[in-house]
Amino acid sequence: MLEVENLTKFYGDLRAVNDLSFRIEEGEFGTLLGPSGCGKSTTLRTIAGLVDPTEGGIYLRGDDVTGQAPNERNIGLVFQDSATFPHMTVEENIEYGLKMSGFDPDEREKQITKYLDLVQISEYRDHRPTELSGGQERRVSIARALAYEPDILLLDEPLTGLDRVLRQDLRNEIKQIQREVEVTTLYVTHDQEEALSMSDKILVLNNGEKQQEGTPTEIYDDPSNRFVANFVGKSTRLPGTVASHDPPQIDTPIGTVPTDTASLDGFDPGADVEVFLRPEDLSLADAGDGVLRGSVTNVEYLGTYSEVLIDAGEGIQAVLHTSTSANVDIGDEVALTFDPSNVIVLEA
Ligand SMILES: Nc1ncnc2c1ncn2[C@@H]1O[C@H](COP(=O)(O)OP(=O)(O)OP(=O)(O)O)[C@@H](O)[C@H]1O
Repeated sequence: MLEVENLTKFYGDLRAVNDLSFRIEEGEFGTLLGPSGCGKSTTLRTIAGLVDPTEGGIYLRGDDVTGQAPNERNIGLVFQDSATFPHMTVEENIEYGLKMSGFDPDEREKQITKYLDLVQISEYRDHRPTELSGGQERRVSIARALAYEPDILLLDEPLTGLDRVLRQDLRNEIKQIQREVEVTTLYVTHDQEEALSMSDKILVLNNGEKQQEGTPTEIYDDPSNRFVANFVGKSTRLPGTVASHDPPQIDTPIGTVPTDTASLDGFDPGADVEVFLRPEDLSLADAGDGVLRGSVTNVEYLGTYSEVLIDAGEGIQAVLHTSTSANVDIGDEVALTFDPSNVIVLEA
């Protein structure tokens, strides 16, 4: 289990992390998600002991490790450019860490075989990292980090620089490996797809501060503020004013939008809000039934679905995900409808 308590880090006058607290349970896969510069790496490096916190504490399995050197913390680290030693074979790369951690030769052999097998690179055991593909080299880094059975695995953008298909394959594999080994994991990424697909828990950060903490579904379906709603997933965004609670509806520049009572909780009539509609919650409607209307400006075929952009007027762009068989072309006038219970309403 990892606990980060009231962590603050200043670099000179710059506050990179501000009073951040969170907890990753034993065996849980947690992710720090946020844009470049939001303090993700600083947080991870503080946990690893590579950066001293200005304030706050780090606890691993209940022990206060805040003042400990990196090698005193039982941590497995994988960085985006995780350097394997080029003059050593794959086996020697993994053995090095095991030796440093005091494993005897028999145990080392056992661990090397087990973890090379787990990351599926046993056949490259005697190769040097320079003879491996980018993906294989990442696997070596992961095997090396896991082989001495750390209390926590820390991964900082480990898939950076790999092509899209390989990234997708590896993110599934990392998740599978993590589940199998049941190692407590903290993963750092700016990629929302990675975060949503891999994590048990996501912490969204911005400007060094926690914006929301929750399961992928909570973060996506129930974002707690506009930053999270914008950063995670695509949406049609409408500025608006709460028109009434009964019936629950919001006035927007392109018409009145129906919602449900729960989404207006905490907002008085007249309150300024922003409405978010997820692309998969919108559907094409007959002209008379549409709540939103506009002309199609782009249709992007994405294999299993198409992403359609619609100019809804007043500077509003609607985003719709629809079946690839839907008959929609650039220039078409379309009408859109949605289930009012799917409308996300956030403070403006
Ligand atoms: N060693 C350092 N000295 C001074 N400023 C730093 C240092 N490391 C990071 N920063 C600054 O602290 C802020 C947070 O950086 P950090 O690397 O933690 O963010 P990040 O979310 O991991 O970003 P990225 O995804 O780009 O790595 C940034 O403004 C960065 O410029």
